[in-house]
Amino acid sequence: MVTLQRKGIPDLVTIHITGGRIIDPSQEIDQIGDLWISRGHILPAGGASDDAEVVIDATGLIVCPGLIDAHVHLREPGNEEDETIATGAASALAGGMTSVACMPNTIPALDNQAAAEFVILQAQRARKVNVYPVGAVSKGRKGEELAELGQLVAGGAVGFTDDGAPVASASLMRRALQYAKMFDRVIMQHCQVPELTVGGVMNEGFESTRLGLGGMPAAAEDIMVARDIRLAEITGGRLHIQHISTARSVELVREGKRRGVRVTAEACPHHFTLTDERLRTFDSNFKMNPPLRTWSDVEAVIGGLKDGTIEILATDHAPHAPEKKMRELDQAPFGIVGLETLVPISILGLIEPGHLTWPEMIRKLTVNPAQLLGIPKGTLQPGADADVTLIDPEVRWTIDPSKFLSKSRNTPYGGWEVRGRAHTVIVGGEVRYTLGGIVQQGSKDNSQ
Ligand SMILES: NC(=O)N[C@@H](CC(=O)O)C(=O)O
Ligand SMILES: [Zn+2]
Ligand SMILES: [Zn+2]
Repeated sequence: MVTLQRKGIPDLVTIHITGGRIIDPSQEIDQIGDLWISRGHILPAGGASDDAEVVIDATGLIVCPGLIDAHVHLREPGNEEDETIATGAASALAGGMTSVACMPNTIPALDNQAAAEFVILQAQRARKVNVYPVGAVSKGRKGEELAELGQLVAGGAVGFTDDGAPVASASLMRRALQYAKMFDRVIMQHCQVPELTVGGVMNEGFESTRLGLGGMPAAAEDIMVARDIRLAEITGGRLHIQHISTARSVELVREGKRRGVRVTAEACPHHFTLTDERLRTFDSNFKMNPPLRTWSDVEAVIGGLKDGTIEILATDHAPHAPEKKMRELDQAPFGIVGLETLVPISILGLIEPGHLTWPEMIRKLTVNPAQLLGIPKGTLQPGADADVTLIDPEVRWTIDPSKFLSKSRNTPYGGWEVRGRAHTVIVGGEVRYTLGGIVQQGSKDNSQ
């Protein structure tokens, strides 16, 4: 329960969160205790001398650094019918995120300083979560010429990718890794050899043959992962493998790390909870890129999450309006929404079967993505920005896409009965979400 002690409070109040299980992997903390916030920052243990304006009873809840999703698509500008920065940020907030990094496959592409600044401005206007733009590697994401990486950094870009498409050219990728290294920024790659996936709608294998659908072989991913790890090795640049989905890719990242290559990887919930057998329904909500793979791939992704080969959980939130996504399987766009199902599906796929502990999972959603993006987030250290997520780990609910705050409803998890959900989300010291609704700015009654 969130209790307001005083009326007419300013936005940046003192907040006292009592009796929660505080999990902060950045400080190796996992203990029952209190957390104090004042004027937008975390206070040292012991808190404030005055009474707090807001007291939140967190008994039975997990209190952790605000979750960070390093891979979302917000569609603005160009496809505002699918999502906008404001609706995507609202969806992120409802999912427990306080920061997201958005991909550059907008129209036009996010490949210049003004485009990066526009994203940050729209996010500030929306006042939901922090949105960090990821710039394009190549001009117009065409894979030909390097974008103005330095100007993108000046505009606030935290990394680079041509996501939606791979950087196919090895020489362009090599130069991108070299150049981004000068800014200590990461190149995030959608690993796929494009020639091997032409006409594909799902994983190539037994199921695609049986269904008579065009396949995308695992090797298309593996080959690109191998190439890029080698390019990261010879350049000393930072490489991040986005939405890793194959057993061989996980093994390649593991080997690369062993050799000291600066490579990181992320996994998305659908790649550790679903397989290509789901396509038997011909439901386009099981169509995404990279595609759902086989059980042995799912097991390998889980193995990579367990041993730290994959240090980040991300959604690849890819909203598409119903009129586009509801077309026949081969016509429908790739991608699914994920922000509002990340927490429960990760609990289902990782915590409940005992693959990860809560601190291990929260590490992959806080301090690790913060390090990847080079942002001062993901920690509850005194003085840090007060971005805090309270998770109710036990609440049972049924996923209902019609209730999503995202503009789109393209989820494969509709109707699933799940456990766990964001309860209260604090961004920059403001309570912006409590279970049941966005807290309206200036309307304090809603936060009760
Ligand atoms: N993942 C997807 O299936 N789709 C993403 C693009 C991408 O992440 O490659 C999209 O922008 O729709
Ligand atoms: Zn991608
Ligand atoms: Zn993506």
